[in-house]
Amino acid sequence: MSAKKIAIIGGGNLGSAIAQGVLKSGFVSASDIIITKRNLATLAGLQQQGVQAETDNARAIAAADVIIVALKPYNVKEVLSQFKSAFDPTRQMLVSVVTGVSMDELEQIAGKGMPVVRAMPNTAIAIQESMTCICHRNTTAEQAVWIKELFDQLGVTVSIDEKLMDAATVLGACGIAYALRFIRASIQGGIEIGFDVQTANLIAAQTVKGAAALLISGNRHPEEEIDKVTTPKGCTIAGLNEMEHQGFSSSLIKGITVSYNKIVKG
Ligand SMILES: NC(=O)C1=CN([C@@H]2O[C@H](COP(=O)(O)OP(=O)(O)OC[C@H]3O[C@@H](n4cnc5c(N)ncnc54)[C@H](O)[C@@H]3O)[C@@H](O)[C@H]2O)C=CC1
Ligand SMILES: O=C(O)[C@@H]1CCC=N1
Repeated sequence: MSAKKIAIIGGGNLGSAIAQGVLKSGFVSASDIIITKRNLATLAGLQQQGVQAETDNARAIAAADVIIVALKPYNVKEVLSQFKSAFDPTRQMLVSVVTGVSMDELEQIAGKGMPVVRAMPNTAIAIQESMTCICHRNTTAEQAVWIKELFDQLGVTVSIDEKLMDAATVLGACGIAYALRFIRASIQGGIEIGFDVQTANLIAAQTVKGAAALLISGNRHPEEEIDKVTTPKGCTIAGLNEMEHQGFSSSLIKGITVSYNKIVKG
């Protein structure tokens, strides 16, 4: 596969995390990554590793084969429309990780026929542990393989229909925050029953990692693994049932649907 230069437009939380992950993966060398932001102060760490930081989006776009847009949703049209004539559909692809901006809209912004990709990663991309959902249009076979390979280097990828992209945002991207809130609550409980915060943090985080690994390695449904933990008349089922009485599953399901409706209905 040919080497490609990447421009990341919008070096905020996710844009920087993508740059960090790409650097760690070695899939693209530091000198082939440009990241843009209006104020470059927070990009010093990436610059020290050889990434080029820029305030000039036009220069970054012109130099790139792959343009990854990581701007806030309300900024995308305004910022990218200024560079409409700079996009070259014969050699570039536009990859958006932006919530709620469709491939139709991206094509309108970048010009009809522009190869466009929507990717929905999460912040674990910084450590090559993202869950990334992808869909694309107008891409060449080589571009489609390249972009999947890039995200495969940065975690796990799945190809989805665009109509599921908002759902992917909630389950995969927001999901990091939801999982961390579960861990935070476990830490608070752990402190109440005797652990110091560092030990509670380690136990809660490693336990969640182990639970996730059981599902992923065995391709199992959670309840199969839960059944192995719940001793009859034991403490696990007593705790689980109390959590359900207090609305544990229901609160998560409701939170996920409210989050989804926030994207879909605004
Ligand atoms: N943070 C997350 O976990 C995830 C975010 N997303 C999506 O990624 C996008 C970015 O999200 P965050 O990184 O959290 O937001 P952010 O606000 O941290 O990053 C956006 C960055 O764009 C920069 N920016 C604004 N105008 C610019 C311009 N004209 N040129 C260059 N840079 C400019 C801002 O200074 C900021 O650093 C959003 O659309 C969000 O929906 C998607 C999945 C996960
Ligand atoms: O909260 C948000 O809107 C963005 C989208 C997914 C993660 N953060």
